[in-house]
Amino acid sequence: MEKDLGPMGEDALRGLNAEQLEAVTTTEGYVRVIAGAGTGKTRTLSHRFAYLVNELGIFPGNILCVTFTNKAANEMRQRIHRLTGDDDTGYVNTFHGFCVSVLQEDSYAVGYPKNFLVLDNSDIDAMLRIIYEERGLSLRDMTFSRARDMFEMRKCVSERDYFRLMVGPSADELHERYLSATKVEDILFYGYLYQQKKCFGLDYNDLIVFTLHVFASNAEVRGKWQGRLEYIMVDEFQDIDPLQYELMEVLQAHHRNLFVVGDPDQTIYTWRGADIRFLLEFADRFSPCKTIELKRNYRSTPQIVSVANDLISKNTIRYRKTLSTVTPSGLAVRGHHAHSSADEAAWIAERIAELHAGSLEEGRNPVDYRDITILYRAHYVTRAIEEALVKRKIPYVIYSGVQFFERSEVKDALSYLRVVCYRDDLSFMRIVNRPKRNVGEQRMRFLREFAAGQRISLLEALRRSLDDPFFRGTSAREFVQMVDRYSADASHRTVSELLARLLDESGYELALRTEGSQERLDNLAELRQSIYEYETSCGEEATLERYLTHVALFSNIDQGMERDKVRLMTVHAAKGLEFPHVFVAALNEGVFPSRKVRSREGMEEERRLAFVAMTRACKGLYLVDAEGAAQEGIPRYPSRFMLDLKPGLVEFDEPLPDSLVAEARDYYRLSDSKIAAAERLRSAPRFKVGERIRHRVFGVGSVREVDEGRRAYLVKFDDMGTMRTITFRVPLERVE
Ligand SMILES: Nc1ncnc2c1ncn2[C@@H]1O[C@H](COP(=O)(O)OP(=O)(O)OP(=O)(O)O)[C@@H](O)[C@H]1O
Repeated sequence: MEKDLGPMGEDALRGLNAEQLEAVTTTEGYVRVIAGAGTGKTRTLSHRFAYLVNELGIFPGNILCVTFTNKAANEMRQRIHRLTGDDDTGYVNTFHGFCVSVLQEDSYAVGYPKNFLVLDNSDIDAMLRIIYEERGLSLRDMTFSRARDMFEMRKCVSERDYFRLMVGPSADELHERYLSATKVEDILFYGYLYQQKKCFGLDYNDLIVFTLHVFASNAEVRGKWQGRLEYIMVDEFQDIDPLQYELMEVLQAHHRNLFVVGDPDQTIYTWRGADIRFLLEFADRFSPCKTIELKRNYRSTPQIVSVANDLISKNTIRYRKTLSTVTPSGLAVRGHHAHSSADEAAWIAERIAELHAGSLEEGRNPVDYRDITILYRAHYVTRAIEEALVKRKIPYVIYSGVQFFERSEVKDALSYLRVVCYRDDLSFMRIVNRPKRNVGEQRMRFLREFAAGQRISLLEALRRSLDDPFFRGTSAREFVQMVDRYSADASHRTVSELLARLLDESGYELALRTEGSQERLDNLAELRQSIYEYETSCGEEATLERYLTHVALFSNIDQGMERDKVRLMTVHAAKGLEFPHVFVAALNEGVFPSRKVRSREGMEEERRLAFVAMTRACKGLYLVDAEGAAQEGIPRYPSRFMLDLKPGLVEFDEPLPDSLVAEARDYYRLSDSKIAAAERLRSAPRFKVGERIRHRVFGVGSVREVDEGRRAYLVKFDDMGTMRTITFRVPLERVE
């Protein structure tokens, strides 16, 4: 998986093709490299660094090389260290990491101490908890994740001068604003700034905003950094956001040596503010600019490149380019349509076993597990796959995520079932206060002592304490009653029904909803689906006890220390990496593309994400989807990213039935028209009062009123006696 960073021995120019060479040696001025997937972007960047240092004699400390992740920065740093043999690897860092360097050196310029704390999400949540408590707010007023998003919006967009309140000498003004605020948003925002100020904590947004502020308010400091950074290089430029862009503009202003590399087809972070136009319009903003295109893909077989090219050609907002290949012809890209998620997972596991045994690949060389990766759009997809891998004893590891049965919400849900079945202490402790029932640490201590003294279970101890005044003000009674009720009749219910009722009555699911944790809710829905599948496959035998024993096998997987493992990760986590064999799982409408897509741009971003997924593969690419019901109960169709590919590019195990293809296409049309309708509903009104329009059924009429609040027109149709209110959602035509 480690990407090639290039042989950077004595000769920084060896092993480069003509375009890469040009990119490496064009060191002066503005250079934009539009680099297709697998065309050697990383190689070019690292060679350029080597060329500047080894051949031109530039000090590493005078070069800023910005990477997208800390991991990429570390890899690059190690290379440079090996190359120069020097500990000075310059500024090879993410934008945030670089800002920490600037602030550690110069934050005094704005009166901020050097020993500031960098806050992560859990620190922010801890501060939020204090504020909610102090001001008597609850998650119903606003969830933590919404609050964090709101802070980001205010800091980066609507209230950019907020930092003035934070850099001043005293915290009094902030405290005053916090105390006098009445709107929830203001209470949280000023409360958070006040908390930050008290501990000199800076979050990710502050790092860039503060650095920009240091530069804007102190010409000497600005000049020092601008002078120091003789060469600036930015990787993954397609995902740069507006603040990072602004910072880069300031930094390059003295030497004007700015080199950016990116692939507009791989922009996958617009939801976090990335803007594809920064790369597309770079040459207009930074002129004169030399644009170099890298189009020769060294990574993948022609079969994989053809699929990727065909997929991405369906996007309309793009810089048109077609990848060519260097690698010899290889395996066909394989497609498989499974009848259920379990079949899909079994198919994947079987192919992996074949690859590992050396019976699938041409040449029949056994493939190490570590050379195989399964990619997916959403975390919950791993559940079925993990089960199939465990069954076949294939070792695996989940990157940037937790194994399905280890996820806290899944463990909680299973603990509810366990407590009903076994009344055990472990499960009891896990859920008695989830959601909050006011049975906190002190009451638990009491229960533990009581239970130990009487040699009874914690549940029993609680039952006997219900009338104790110590438990007044808690919801302990409801909890015990619920457990008793379901324990008594567990055998009359299916496990899936039992779980649904427990999650509902306990208030657990509602708590997740108010927190706004969609991913957790998705995982619970997936757990229910898996129980349902278990029940339908075992018929009458599917008792609660049997199910719990069955599921314990998956939750106690001993992964051992083995290093040769199949990797599972989301496509976002796979950005910038490459693997010999890639399975893209759950290529289904509503999963990939995600059902959350609300605009045509959103759909194009999903397609870019699919492009990123497919272009990670070097030798083998396997596209898999599964029938079944989507989470809302509607039938699941194969993804357009699979069906829209030119016939012949993917070799399907069995041809997809014509009727399925036709139904799927109808479904794409339907969801596209829903997206178009949602866009119309959100957009500014197209017609003004007095304009003439045509409605598909009501015919021609005149707009009498535009009701922006209801997103509707009041129309007097020529052939109708009374007026009609017509929503923006419906397409109307202008009549000249
Ligand atoms: N000139 C070259 N000669 C031989 N192999 C090359 C050359 N340039 C790149 N490669 C190989 O191509 C593969 C892709 O290169 P690299 O990882 O740098 O691509 P990238 O452009 O960063 O990819 P992406 O944008 O898709 O993440 C690597 O395995 C690398 O060794």
